[in-house]
Amino acid sequence: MASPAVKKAISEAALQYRKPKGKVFEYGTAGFRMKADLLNTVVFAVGLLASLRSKKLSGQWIGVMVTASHNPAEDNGVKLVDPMGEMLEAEWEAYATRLANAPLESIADVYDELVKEIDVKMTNPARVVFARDTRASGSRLVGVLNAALTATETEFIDFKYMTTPQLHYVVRCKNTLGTQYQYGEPSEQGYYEKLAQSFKKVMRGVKVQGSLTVDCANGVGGPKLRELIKFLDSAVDIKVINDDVINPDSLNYECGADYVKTKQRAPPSSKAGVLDRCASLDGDADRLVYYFVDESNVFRLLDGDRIATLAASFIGDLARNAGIAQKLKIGVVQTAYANGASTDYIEKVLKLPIICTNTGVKHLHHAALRFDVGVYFEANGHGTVTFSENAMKVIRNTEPQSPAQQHALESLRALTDLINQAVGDALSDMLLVETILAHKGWSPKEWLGTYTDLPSRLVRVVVNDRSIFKAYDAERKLESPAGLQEKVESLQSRYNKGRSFARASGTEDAVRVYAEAASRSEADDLATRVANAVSEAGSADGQQ
Ligand SMILES: CC(=O)N[C@H]1[C@@H](OP(=O)(O)O)O[C@H](CO)[C@@H](O)[C@@H]1O
Ligand SMILES: [Mg+2]
Repeated sequence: MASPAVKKAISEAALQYRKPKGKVFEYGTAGFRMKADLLNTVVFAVGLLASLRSKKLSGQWIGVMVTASHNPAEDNGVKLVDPMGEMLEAEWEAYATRLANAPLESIADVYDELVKEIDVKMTNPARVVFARDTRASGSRLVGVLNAALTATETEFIDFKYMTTPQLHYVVRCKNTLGTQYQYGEPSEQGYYEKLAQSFKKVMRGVKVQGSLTVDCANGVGGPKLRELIKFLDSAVDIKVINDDVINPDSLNYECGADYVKTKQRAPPSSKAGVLDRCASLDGDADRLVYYFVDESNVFRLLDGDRIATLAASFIGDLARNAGIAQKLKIGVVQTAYANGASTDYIEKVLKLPIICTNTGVKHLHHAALRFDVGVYFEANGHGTVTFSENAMKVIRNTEPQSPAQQHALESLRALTDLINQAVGDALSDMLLVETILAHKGWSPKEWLGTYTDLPSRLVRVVVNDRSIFKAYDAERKLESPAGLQEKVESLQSRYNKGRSFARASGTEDAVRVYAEAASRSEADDLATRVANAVSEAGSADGQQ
């Protein structure tokens, strides 16, 4: 049971805020995310829950990140980070939702109910670290978080501005400090040092060709990339653009990874020349896409699927060169949004197993842990590589039989440090891509040449009630509304290499329709027809 003093402190602190009328909150794929004005009570609830989570886990550090990633500047959001730097355990999402929807007058009682229900030992310490992106509303929301943590007598550290992956990194470091699994120094400097040292190691004997221009979405990634560059000792020539964090409206505006991926074009401000290597981060620097303009002045995107195939092929080569390929099960995890050509390439050329999961990185991350080396990326550029305990042992302890094996083993060791295994991290992924391109001696053109993407189209359909769209088979099929799946299948069978599916978005009030086919016009046509079928099924239900 919570002490009367703590309950009183919670009640008093909560009453400083007002709940927006009629709004129902839900902890979704990306935590809570909405217009920043509506978030005070939600952040307060998240503060309470972070404290409970830490106590439940015997005082391990829990992270709270205040960000709305690629959303417009006026939005904000908040999510919890579990001790090893993973997303919050699914079961606790429901507790977050419950606390966020509790009336302020009784929030202390709901908190106490949870203490009993989850069986939290209240004498355990509670420890929380938090950070925020560059949004103007962040300082107010951090103030609210502070109030919740103070009321619950939680020990906390404010890391001020950080990228989302930096906070995940710090959480993992804090909880592994002094153990054999110590992940690194739990500080921003420790993060840069770890990345820079491993990058320099893995780059021994090779050189990055030309420069890389990085669009930072005018978000927190800009200043953090500038910091990282200081630690890299010119091992790579990075030009930072779209790093304006002073003008609050510029965040994610006509730039950033989400803009580039969804519009399939470079930011209008881009001055990149033909074949120049470019990359974009999103607003909190956990997503990364590459692109360039080819000799015919055509924009070419290298998205998350491309990063996954590049990483899987490189790590596979290193494992073979190190003589440990037989001991490591390497696999790739994708979602239904992965381009069919990438799936084909992984199966037929790389000859690696693939798992397809539901959308949302937590699903991909969990599936990746089933491999010794799990490469996972969403097509939109969010992903990383995980190494199992077995993989870490094999990579660390194998005695090389030749200088070539030794070199490959050393590269693999450095890669396990370069890669942020806690979560998808645009800065770490960027150094990984630069490493691989340098080793292969590739420009983005050779990278693009590994396979040809099928033309695809993503459409958003607004319906009366998206909850009637129930998916199964890793969201590739619909079980309801009745009859719609048959319609989608009949439509896709009419197109060469046609593939289409529809699913309710977890972050927006809409149904997303994806279609791909052998030609651009077929993909567009298929997407339009399936979108129409979805729209009809959606409105038919609404009229009942
Ligand atoms: C097609 C697509 O890009 N969907 C995104 C989007 O999810 P939806 O559930 O589709 O709204 O936001 C998620 C959170 O950022 C991200 O993980 C996911 O990839
Ligand atoms: Mg993001």
